[in-house]
Amino acid sequence: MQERQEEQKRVDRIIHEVIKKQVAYIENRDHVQKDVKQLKTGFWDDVTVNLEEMDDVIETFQSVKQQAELLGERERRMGMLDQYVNILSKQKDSPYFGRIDFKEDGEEKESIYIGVASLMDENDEQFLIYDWRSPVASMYYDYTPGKAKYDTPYETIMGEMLLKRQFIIKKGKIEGLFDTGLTIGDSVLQEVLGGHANAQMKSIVATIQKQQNAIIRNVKDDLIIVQGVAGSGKTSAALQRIAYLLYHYRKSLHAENIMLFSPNPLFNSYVSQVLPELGEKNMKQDTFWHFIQSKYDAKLTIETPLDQLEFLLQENDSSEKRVQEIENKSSLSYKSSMDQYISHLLIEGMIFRDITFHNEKWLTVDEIGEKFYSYESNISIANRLQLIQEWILSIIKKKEKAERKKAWVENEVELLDKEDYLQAYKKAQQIDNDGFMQPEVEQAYLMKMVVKRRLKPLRKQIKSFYFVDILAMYVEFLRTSNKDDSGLEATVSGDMLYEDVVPYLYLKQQLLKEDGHTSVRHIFIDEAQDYSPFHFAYLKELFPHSKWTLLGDVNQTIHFHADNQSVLFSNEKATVYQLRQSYRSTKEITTFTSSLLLNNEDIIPFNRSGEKPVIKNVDEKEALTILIDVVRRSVSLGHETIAIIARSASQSEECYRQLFPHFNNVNLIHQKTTEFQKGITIIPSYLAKGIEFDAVVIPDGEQYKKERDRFLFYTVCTRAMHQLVILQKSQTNPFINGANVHTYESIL
Ligand SMILES: Nc1ncnc2c1ncn2[C@@H]1O[C@H](COP(=O)(O)OP(=O)(O)OP(=O)(O)O)[C@@H](O)[C@H]1O
Repeated sequence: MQERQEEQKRVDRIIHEVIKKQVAYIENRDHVQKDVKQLKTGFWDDVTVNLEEMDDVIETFQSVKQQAELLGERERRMGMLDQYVNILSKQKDSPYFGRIDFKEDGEEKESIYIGVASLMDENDEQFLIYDWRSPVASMYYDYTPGKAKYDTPYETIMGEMLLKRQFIIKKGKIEGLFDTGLTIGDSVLQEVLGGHANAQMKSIVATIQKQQNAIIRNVKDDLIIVQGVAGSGKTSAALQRIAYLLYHYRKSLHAENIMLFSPNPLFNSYVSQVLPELGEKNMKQDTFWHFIQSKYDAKLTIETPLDQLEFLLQENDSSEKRVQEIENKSSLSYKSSMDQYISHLLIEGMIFRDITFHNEKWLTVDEIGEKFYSYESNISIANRLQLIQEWILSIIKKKEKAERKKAWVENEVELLDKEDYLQAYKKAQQIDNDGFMQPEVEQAYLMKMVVKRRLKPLRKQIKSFYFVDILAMYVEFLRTSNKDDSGLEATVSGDMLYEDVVPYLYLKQQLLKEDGHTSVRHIFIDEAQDYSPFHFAYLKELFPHSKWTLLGDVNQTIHFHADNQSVLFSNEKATVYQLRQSYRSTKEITTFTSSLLLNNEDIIPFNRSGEKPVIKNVDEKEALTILIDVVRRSVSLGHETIAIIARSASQSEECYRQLFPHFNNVNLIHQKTTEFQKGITIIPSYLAKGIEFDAVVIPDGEQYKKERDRFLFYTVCTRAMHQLVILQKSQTNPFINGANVHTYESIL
């Protein structure tokens, strides 16, 4: 009791300090804001503008530059002060979550309080709170009382940890205080994991586990691969790692230099609050699909990855055949044949497009090809294409002059509007100093204008290498390598299948060598098991200067491709972390879901109890009534996020139609949905990736039949934190039939 009172007194004192700082910062911020306002309104008053002589122009330029720099500096400062004020508001509510007493060898004991951000005393001399990312704080995650050490940039500090204490502080009051012995953080972790799932992911800084800490703080490796079981905190580790990197490299690394690839738009928003909660800006975030779409320029419609999945979920002869084609096209051997094809193009086979203007061929495919192969063979394709581009532009320039004299130009001049005539008139006046109108000058100007305008799109095309027919070359490659192929069939008839998109883009990238994303220095790929080796090869081409953190679980692979993570980056040195402890679900759920897998010895359930998963056999007629009952019961148990996860989009839509009249808070999620709320959510299996719910109901257990459904079924079952119910209309689900019967309750 007395300890607790002492600690509460300290909390009160710290909050007092926080408030003082906050008042000062707000005042300071208001001053800077005023400055910014003044600088903006008076911008031109403080700049000397004189454009008469060259010297004056330079001076004016300098003056504008200075003023703009001053404004930029103030705005940055205001942004920083905003960030501090924001952090202080959080500290006012909950200043810290941990304390360790550490006695460095040969030194006095020191109490170190650890929170989301650091706080100094009023003289800026002593740390009242240490940032969780500071070197000394790492001991909090790595050790229990006893011998302990930590690394600073210069040395390793050895000593003894005498106390490790966890706090739960809310609204300035200590609600829980636990001294940790051998079991690290179990009580707080129990409490956190026992709570409700949220529509947005939360930070885990107060309870990061030792293995996760190693991932978060690894700054020595260029490639980290995290293979972690469902719910082991891969996404959490990734996000706290981003916060850590931003702290560790705060002078040189900014949020814009970090990119996270996530599985779908819903996931983007699901994780979007974690970094702001930690006082950091969000990294760049994109889905792989959206990212490749932005690179895609061929004029074919493309199939989305989810449409591809839906097609495969139909399970018929053509989907069987397609699975094989997809496997082929995502493999590294496919990439090798593509590389061979590309090296062959150095000698022959490049396909170009004619350069046509007004139905007249200015350059033919053959002429461009001849020029291309007239360059030395040791010049790369990309460099030759650059030279060809310049050559074509110079030809256009020559042709442009001749074009001005043509009859169509005169006709178009007549159609020009008033503004253009006015412009030509002014131009003519400038040229003729006497102010005497010169109709010829004016006419010549107008004709020049018409041709230039007409040529603009052509020039733009040339600048973006439109004269290189990459699509035709891709088709040629498909023809020679996969004669009987649905991708070839589709591409020729105007649609590109998803499995062809990345090989096509890879070809484009290798030929044109367009600039990579050099500013991105760290890439995080969540759900990495769904990326094929070919996808990685492509990404590595595009992000040449980046370090990589790949997070995945082979047991949750839902996209079809050839190899799994073990071959990713196979020729590079990587540190691989295996996370075996699952945190998300109750012990009962994890024990059941593990038994759905063939290879499950890697999964350690977290010791938190709940009811066993329930499997109900229902007949067609009563299925809806039972589903409604199950959902009602889940609501009455107090679950706040309840997901009904159907196998496909069409099944979720059907489910929605049926349930909508019975519940007033049911939402349907589809491919483009970017947010979900608390309540009842109906969602197709593959969109539930990475997300979690208090309760999961699977209304169509019998739909998972084939061996390749195993991972999808496992993925949907592992979304449940506290309750899992599976309804099935026949007992044909081989995974349930193969599961240990003691791990679930079966209701006939
Ligand atoms: N150290 C921790 N402290 C508190 N909660 C944790 C910790 N690690 C993981 N969790 C919780 O466990 C749940 C699962 O975490 P997360 O989603 O990061 O796992 P994952 O490995 O990415 O899961 P999956 O692959 O199944 O999508 C989340 O609720 C997360 O907050």
